[in-house]
Amino acid sequence: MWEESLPFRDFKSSWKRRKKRMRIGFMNPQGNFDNKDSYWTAHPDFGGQLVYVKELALALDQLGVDVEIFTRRIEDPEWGEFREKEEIYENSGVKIIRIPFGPKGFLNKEKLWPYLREYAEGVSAYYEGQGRRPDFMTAHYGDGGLSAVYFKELTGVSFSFTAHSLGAQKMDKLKVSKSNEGDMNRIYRFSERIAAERRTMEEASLIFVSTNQERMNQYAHARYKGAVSPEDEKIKVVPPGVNLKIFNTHRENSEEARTQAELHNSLKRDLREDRFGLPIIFISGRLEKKKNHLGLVKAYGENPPLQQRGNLLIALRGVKDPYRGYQTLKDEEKAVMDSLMDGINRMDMKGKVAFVTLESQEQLAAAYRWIGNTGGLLALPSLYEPFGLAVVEAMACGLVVAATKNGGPSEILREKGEAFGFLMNPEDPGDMGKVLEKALGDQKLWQCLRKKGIQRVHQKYTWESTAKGYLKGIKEHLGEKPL
Ligand SMILES: O=c1ccn([C@@H]2O[C@H](COP(=O)(O)OP(=O)(O)O[C@H]3O[C@H](CO)[C@@H](O)[C@H](O)[C@H]3O)[C@@H](O)[C@H]2O)c(=O)[nH]1
Ligand SMILES: O=P(O)(O)OC[C@H]1O[C@](O)(CO)[C@@H](O)[C@@H]1O
Repeated sequence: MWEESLPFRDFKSSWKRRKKRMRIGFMNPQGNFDNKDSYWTAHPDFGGQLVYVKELALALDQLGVDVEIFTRRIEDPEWGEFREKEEIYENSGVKIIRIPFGPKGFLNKEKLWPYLREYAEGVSAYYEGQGRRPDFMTAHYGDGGLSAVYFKELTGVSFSFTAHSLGAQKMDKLKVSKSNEGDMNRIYRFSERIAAERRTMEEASLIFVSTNQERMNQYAHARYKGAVSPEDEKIKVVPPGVNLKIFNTHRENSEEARTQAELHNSLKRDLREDRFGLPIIFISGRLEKKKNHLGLVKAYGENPPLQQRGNLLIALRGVKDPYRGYQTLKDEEKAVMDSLMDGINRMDMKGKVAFVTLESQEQLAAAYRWIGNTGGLLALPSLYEPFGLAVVEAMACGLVVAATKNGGPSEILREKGEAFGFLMNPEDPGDMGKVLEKALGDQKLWQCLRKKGIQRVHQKYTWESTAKGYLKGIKEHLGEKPL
C-alpha cells in the first residue's frame, strides 16, 4: 500500500527526495498496443492516436521517464494480440499494461463509456500493487480523459488531456441535427462523449493541442463553452512528430521492393492499359465517413482534365481486391466501401481508380516515396482533420500533399503566408478537383513544395520535441525546474 501513514504534504516531500525518475502513466482505453502495431488503420479505433501515444511514450522513455501505457485487456479469440496483461515495447522501457474492464471480448470505442470507472479503478490497483504512484497522467481522447478524472478522484494524481479528435467537430461534419440525433447518438454516443470531453477540459491540469488552430478554433466550439476558454494558460501548443526512421526520402526499408511490386501489380490490375505511368493521386486514411474518400472520388469523377493528369489510388487494409468484393469489412468501413464502389461505377471511373493493400507504416512510407517519384501527391480530403499525421509523414517522404483546409492541415501547410502544400475545401468537389489539377499541372511548384515540405518536417515535427514540450508543461505544473 502507499505510505498512508504520512500526511500528504510529507508524503509528497519524502516522495520527492526518494524519487529517481519521473513516472508518467498514459490513459488510452480505446484501440490497443503491441509490438506489431496490430490493426493500425485496419479498424476505425486503430489510427493516429495510437501512433501518437506510442511515439510520445517512447520519446519520453528516451528522455529518462518511466512510462506505462494503460489500455484494455481483451480476452477474445479474434483479438489474441491483446490477451497478455503486460507487454514491453522492444528496445525500450515502455510498458503496455492491459487492464480488464467491462466484458472480456473486444468492444468498439463507442461501447467503452459505461466501463471507464472500472478501468480507472484497475489502473489505481495496479499502482497500489507496485507500491509506487505516478507523478502525472496523460489522458488521450474523451474516454481517456474521463478515466483520468476518475483516477484523480481515487488518487489525487493530476493529468493532462490530449483530444486527438473532439466530438463537436465530428458532429458538425456528420451533420448531426434534431432530426437524426437519436440514430447518430446510438452509433457514435455523442452525448456521453461531449459530456466526458467537457468534464475532462474542466478538470485537466494541462491540455496539449497540436496546433494553434486546434486551440483557437476546435476548443472554441459552442459545445465546449464554459468548460475551458481557448485562451486558458493550461492549454499548451505542442505539435506531434514523425518517425523519421520510417518516413524519409532515402532509407530503403525491408518493405521497399515488396511494396513497389504490390503497387505495380495493383495498378496493372485496376488501371486501363493506356493510363499506366500517369502521376498518382493517393489516399491512405482509415475507411470512415469523416475521411471523405467519396468526396475525392466525386471531385475526380467530375473533372475530366484532372483524369487526364493522373490516376486515383486508394490504400486499404485487409482487403485484397475490392472490385471482386470485400467480405471482411463491416459496419462503417463496409458502408464507406459500398459508397465508394457505387460512386466509381456511377461515374464510370473503373480503369482510372485503383486500390492497393498496405499493411504497415513501412509499406506506407515506401508507397509515399514511390508515388512521389511519379510526381503524384497525397490527398487528404477529410471533412475535418484535427491534425493529420499522414500529412507530415508524407511530406517527410518527399510527397507533396493536398489536404482539407478544415483543421490542423491549414496550419501544417501554411505559416505566415508561406505554403508547404495545397489546401482544399473538402465539401466542394469542384474546388478539390481544381486544386488537384493545379497541383499536378505545375511541376516547378511541385518540386519547390516537395523540398520545402521535407525541411518543414525536420524543423518542426519531431517526437523528441513533442516529448520535451510535454515534460516542460508537466514539470512546471509539478513545480519542478523545467528542462
Ligand atoms: O497502413 C497504414 C496506414 C496508416 N497508418 C498510420 O495511421 C496514422 C493515421 O493518423 P492520422 O493521419 O493522424 O489520422 P487519424 O487516424 O484520424 O488520427 C487521429 O489522431 C491523430 C493524432 O492525434 C490526429 O493527427 C488525427 O487528426 C486524428 O483524426 C498515421 O500515423 C499513419 O502512419 C498505419 O500505421 N498503417
Ligand atoms: O472519428 P473520431 O471518433 O473522432 O475518432 C478519431 C479517433 O480514432 C482513432 O483513429 C483511433 O485511434 C484516433 O486516432 C482518433 O483519435
